[in-house]
Amino acid sequence: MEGGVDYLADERKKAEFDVQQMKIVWAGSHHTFEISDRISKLVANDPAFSKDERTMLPRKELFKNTLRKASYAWKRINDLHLSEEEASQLRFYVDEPAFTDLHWGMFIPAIKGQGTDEQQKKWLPLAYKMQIIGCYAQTELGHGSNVQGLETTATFDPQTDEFVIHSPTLTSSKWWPGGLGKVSTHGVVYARLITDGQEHGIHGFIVQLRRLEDHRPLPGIIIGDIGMKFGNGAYNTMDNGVLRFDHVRIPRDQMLMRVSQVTRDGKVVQSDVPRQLVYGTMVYVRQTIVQDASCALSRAVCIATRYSAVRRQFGSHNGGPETQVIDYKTQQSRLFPLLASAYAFRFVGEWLKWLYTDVTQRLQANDFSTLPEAHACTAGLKSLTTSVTADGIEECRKLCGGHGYLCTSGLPELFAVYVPACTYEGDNIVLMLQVARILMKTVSQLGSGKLPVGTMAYMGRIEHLLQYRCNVQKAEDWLNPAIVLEAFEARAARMSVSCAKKLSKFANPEEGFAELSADLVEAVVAHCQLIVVSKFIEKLQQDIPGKGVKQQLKVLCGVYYLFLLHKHQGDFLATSCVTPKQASLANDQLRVLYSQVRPNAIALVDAFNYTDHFLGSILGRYDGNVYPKLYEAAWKDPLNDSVVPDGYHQYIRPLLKQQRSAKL
Ligand SMILES: CCCCCCCC/C=C\CCCCCCCCCCCCC/C=C/C(=O)SCCNC(=O)CCNC(=O)[C@H](O)C(C)(C)COP(=O)(O)OP(=O)(O)OC[C@H]1O[C@@H](n2cnc3c(N)ncnc32)[C@H](O)[C@@H]1OP(=O)(O)O
Ligand SMILES: Cc1cc2nc3c(=O)[nH]c(=O)nc-3n(C[C@H](O)[C@H](O)[C@H](O)COP(=O)(O)OP(=O)(O)OC[C@H]3O[C@@H](n4cnc5c(N)ncnc54)[C@H](O)[C@@H]3O)c2cc1C
Repeated sequence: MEGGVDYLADERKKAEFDVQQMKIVWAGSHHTFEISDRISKLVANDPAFSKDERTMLPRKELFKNTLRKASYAWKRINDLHLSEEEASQLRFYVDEPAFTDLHWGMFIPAIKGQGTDEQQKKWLPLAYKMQIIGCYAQTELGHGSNVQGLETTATFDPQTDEFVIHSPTLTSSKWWPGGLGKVSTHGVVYARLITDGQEHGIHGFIVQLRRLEDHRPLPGIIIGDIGMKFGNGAYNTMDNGVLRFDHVRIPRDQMLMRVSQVTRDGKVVQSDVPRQLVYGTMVYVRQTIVQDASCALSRAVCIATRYSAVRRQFGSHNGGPETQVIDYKTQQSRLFPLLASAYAFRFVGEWLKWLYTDVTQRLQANDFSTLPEAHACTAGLKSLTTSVTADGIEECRKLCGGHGYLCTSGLPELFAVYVPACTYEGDNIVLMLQVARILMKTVSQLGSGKLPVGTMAYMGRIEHLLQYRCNVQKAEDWLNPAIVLEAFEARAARMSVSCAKKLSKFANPEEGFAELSADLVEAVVAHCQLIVVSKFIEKLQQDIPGKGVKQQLKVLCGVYYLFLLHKHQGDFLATSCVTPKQASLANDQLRVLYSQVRPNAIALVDAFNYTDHFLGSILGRYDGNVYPKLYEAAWKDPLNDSVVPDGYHQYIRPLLKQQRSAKL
């Protein structure tokens, strides 16, 4: 803090709850708080992890700088004997996408999830020590969403006991895999398995791409980076790559064989593991993306909230100070729902992590019964949370007015680095349509005696939900969680049933599904919002210590669901789940809750416990010392290195001269 002055001190004094306890709730436990707090400071205090110049560096320098940071980070992890949890926190606070994400986040999980015990024994020790570096090479130039449409082939050659990996067309070139372009020595490559002239679907293969001696591509392999991506800095620290194979041979035991095996004589043997396990790594990463959404959104909200308390505009009386923009009701109605969403996503992310761990344990015991639930929840929540977060970051930029557009606000880079989350690991619409299929299947099975389970269990009470009438009579009734849950359940159930009824009128269900897909996506949004609301409410049923902490969370939960109810009141009214009067009462209650958030707003973002290094934003500085720092930063821009710019003599002077002679 500069000179020890805290320009937000008065705001912090207004807090009505124990901020330290809220930090622990946000982190998940004392243990995770301690690790996160210690590692964030370790990163912030190490100049090797500085991010100051990132948005101004040319690509080559930017990339080399990322290599330097990754290599240094790996050294620190080893020197300090950091645990996996600590190393992953270090990666989070270093805050720079790198090839290491794909190595640890997809290559290793793919081998763990789809490799046999022997394959794991062979490859994982090498990968854990980073003696090999891997990527996840699935997407191609021609196909990303449609995994079954991939064109790369892996043809078994029984003569040599090898697979021949080949890119038969331009569109079969692998395109996008992170870490592939310049770093990875190996990849899990997804290809169409062919034995004895017959196709057997898409499988993963471990393929060496570069020589370990000098990093040159192996014979038959063409490999490179796909070029600059959106924004300065941002995801350009990553070497997303292109890869082509010309009849590259790999040993048979490099096909990941947990799901299916190819025998020495080329027979394909299916194990009792469902084929969808080939998609298991994506399910794992989708789950981590939901957790990450709360981090990205909270970061943007922290910047916008602090700046909104610093910024004053209009409303001065008798020479007194102008109004803090955070006091404008319009600012609150845009900012506080995002603050509430950040908390909501935190808790649903925590729950999803639990669900994923549970499913993984079951899979190890060959119990595949909860796989559809894991797929539906990860796909739906990944789509919902990343869409809201990407839009939310942009809204936070607007909430910061003109200064939000400066790179030093941290928001442009945060947006640019975050927004591809709506596309990678499954385009959000494509994933929502997966959930839609599961919802329609659930509705069609109602009445068959098969009870829906997990997050679809509410559909089991369909008769009741179709009869339901909301009995809210006054605004405060909307604070009753049971009433809220039923309203959200009834809305989701009725939207699904309405789609199912329309679907049943089509002779060809696939045609119907395509025709109704936009309505189906709306039903999925309703279903996913219900999950988030219900997990927030469940969280409040836990014992939450600390003065005022639970009360603040109740207020935020109310803001979250009442904002959704207000925003989607068209759905609630059209399905007759609420009356116009009840919708209006919900909005009245929402305004009351906004005024309850207001005094606590700064403390609620302090509870994220983000260092100034991590935030990377002058507008979001902890001490609120915005103006002098913005002024100082402007002079550091390379354009200000000289008073008269390069190019003056070549372009400006002749222009000015020409105007002068025209006047004369
Ligand atoms: C500089 C600093 C460095 C610091 C270094 C420090 C060191 C590091 C130390 C530690 C660090 C740790 C760091 C970890 C970081 C981790 C971060 C990870 C970051 C990741 C970054 C992401 C990058 C992006 C990667 C990608 O994008 S990979 C490619 C993703 N691609 C997709 O998602 C494709 C989407 N398409 C599909 O998933 C499918 O094609 C489909 C849409 C699902 C359709 O598939 P199809 O086979 O056609 O199926 P259907 O016919 O529709 O369905 C049949 C059936 O299957 C069910 N189904 C479908 N999918 C699944 C599934 N996944 N699971 C289960 N079931 C599934 C479906 O419901 C149907 O069921 P029914 O038959 O019952 O109806
Ligand atoms: C930054 C980044 C990193 C990535 N990293 C990796 C990686 O490490 N490894 C890897 O393998 N891949 C990676 N990818 C690729 C990524 O997974 C794909 O881009 C993603 O799955 C979307 O597929 P697509 O590009 O084919 O989109 P498309 O499917 O072509 O989408 C284009 C449009 O068509 C719509 N659409 C498509 N199908 C349907 C449908 N059935 N119904 C309705 N609408 C539809 C989509 O909604 C979208 O609007 C990365 C991508 C990005 C941007």
